[in-house]
Amino acid sequence: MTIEFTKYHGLGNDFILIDNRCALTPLITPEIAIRMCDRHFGIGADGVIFALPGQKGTDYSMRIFNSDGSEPEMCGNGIRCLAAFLTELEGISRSKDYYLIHTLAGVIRPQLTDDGQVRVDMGSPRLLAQEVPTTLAPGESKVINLPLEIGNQTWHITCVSMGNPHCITFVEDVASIPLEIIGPQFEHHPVFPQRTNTEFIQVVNPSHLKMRVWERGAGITLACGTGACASLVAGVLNNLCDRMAIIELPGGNLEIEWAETDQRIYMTGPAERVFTGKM
Ligand SMILES: N[C@@H](CCC[C@H](N)C(=O)O)C(=O)O
Repeated sequence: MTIEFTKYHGLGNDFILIDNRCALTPLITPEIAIRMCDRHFGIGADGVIFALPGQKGTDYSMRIFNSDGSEPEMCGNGIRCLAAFLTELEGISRSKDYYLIHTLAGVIRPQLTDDGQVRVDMGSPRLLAQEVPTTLAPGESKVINLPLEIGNQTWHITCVSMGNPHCITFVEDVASIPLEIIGPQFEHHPVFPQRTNTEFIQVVNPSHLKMRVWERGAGITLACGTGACASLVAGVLNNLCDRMAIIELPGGNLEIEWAETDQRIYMTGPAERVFTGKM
């Protein structure tokens, strides 16, 4: 079987995009996705994203497999890449500058901006413990700045769902965090029944946060869009940042806003095509 693909990245968070508009079922299995994502024996990527037909009045659907083959509900950098990929697939027949995308986290709306970036209406954050999900607090309450013991240390964490689970902790210096050791301990901690993404945040000033991330199912990545959104929400909930801020990631910057008017999150950042191929 031959699969055609296009490689994209959003701030170094890289994905293999597959034109799956012919069917609602992904053309490849999670096992093949693992092999494609392998950086030594495959193409190399943090995940595989499928552009599927729309459902329930949407233009298209998105599904994604992480590099470990698990399926997350949403991917922020990935949906910007998907919007750019769809523009490429539609070519001159493209009729509008935004798409309504059906995801496992609900309908998400990426819009292409005049300066070549993609601005995404990411929907509203979910804050109840049962929505994240985490068992660190009773289901109907929020997890804001609660202590959690990991690696002989007490971390104060805030939990936010952007459709997928995030655990955020504020630190003095992100560069000093041993991500490859501590990240897996957060991801697999029993208080996170569906595992978790973990963001370590240094507040440079109220409109500038520095972030490093350990992603569920992918490990250390250069950027995480849903993680940047969740981190801004956590910063606001802890009175550490403004409702609009630049999130500085190892791969570059994202602009995130938690709008006062509609309580929705807006993320703006790039999506870059790398190459195309057949496997
Ligand atoms: N990198 C993504 C998030 C991808 C999914 C994540 N690993 C999960 O399992 O939830 C982003 O940009 O949001």
